[in-house]
Amino acid sequence: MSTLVIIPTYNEIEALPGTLARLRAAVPEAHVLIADDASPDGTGELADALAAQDPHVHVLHRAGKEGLGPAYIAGFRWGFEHGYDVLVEMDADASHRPEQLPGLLEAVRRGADLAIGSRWVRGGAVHDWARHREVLSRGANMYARVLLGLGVHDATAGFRAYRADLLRELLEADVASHGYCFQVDMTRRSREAGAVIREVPIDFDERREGTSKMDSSIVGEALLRVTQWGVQRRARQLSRVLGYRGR
Ligand SMILES: Nc1nc2c(ncn2[C@@H]2O[C@H](COP(=O)(O)OP(=O)(O)O[C@H]3O[C@H](CO)[C@@H](O)[C@H](O)[C@@H]3O)[C@@H](O)[C@H]2O)c(=O)[nH]1
Repeated sequence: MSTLVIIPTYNEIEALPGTLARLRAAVPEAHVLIADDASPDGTGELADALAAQDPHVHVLHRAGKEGLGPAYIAGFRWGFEHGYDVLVEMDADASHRPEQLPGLLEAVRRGADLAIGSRWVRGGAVHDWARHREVLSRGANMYARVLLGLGVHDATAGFRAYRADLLRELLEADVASHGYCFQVDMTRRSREAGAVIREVPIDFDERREGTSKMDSSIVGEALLRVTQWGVQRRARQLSRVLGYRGR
């Protein structure tokens, strides 16, 4: 399975080299695509320098900061063009341990269309994460699970391996989520497409370098969109029930 690990970056100049070195050591056969949104701190230039030293590393320069969703979609399309079988999402800040990527790839090898590195299943854990982030993540996941019936414990997780065929199918539609709700959106679309989804327990470490890009607009977008998708789902369920009764 040819694998491309996509790392979206925005101002990750301190964290990127260490994460990349760990990733290359943990999964040497995988290729890496750094999708940088014109980071003002020079992450894009650093990525070019790292790519010049290593033929497994590639860089996608984007015009400006558009959020996680558009960066990943551009990375996926690059992956399609270059013929990879499996496309992986991973943060630049080593919150996701590259050493745990083989576990996700193994789940895909065994038949999963989407393997999610999950903090909130048995065996998963977060380390040194601020209490408010943990509460927010658990709360958001509970809200999404109840409203959307995803059957997934960590729908906001950003460490994932997708079979490229599934992504190709999902991206035939217009996926407009910008912030972290992109992860929930893709989980929801995968479920609706009948994909085999497996959650693999992971350890999530608080970043040691740089800062989180989360802000109130990201939380607001997630709350609004998840609520909208929940209402749409209930409306679809109701119209199915009424349709049966009308027969
Ligand atoms: N290209 C690009 N990259 C971005 C942007 N915003 C964030 N990123 C990159 O996306 C990754 C995740 O951002 P963080 O700022 O590190 O996120 P967090 O708050 O620690 O992340 C939590 O939520 C994310 C969304 O679900 C999860 O992906 C992550 O695993 C974690 O749970 C990092 O590599 C960051 O540089 C953007 O607008 N453009």
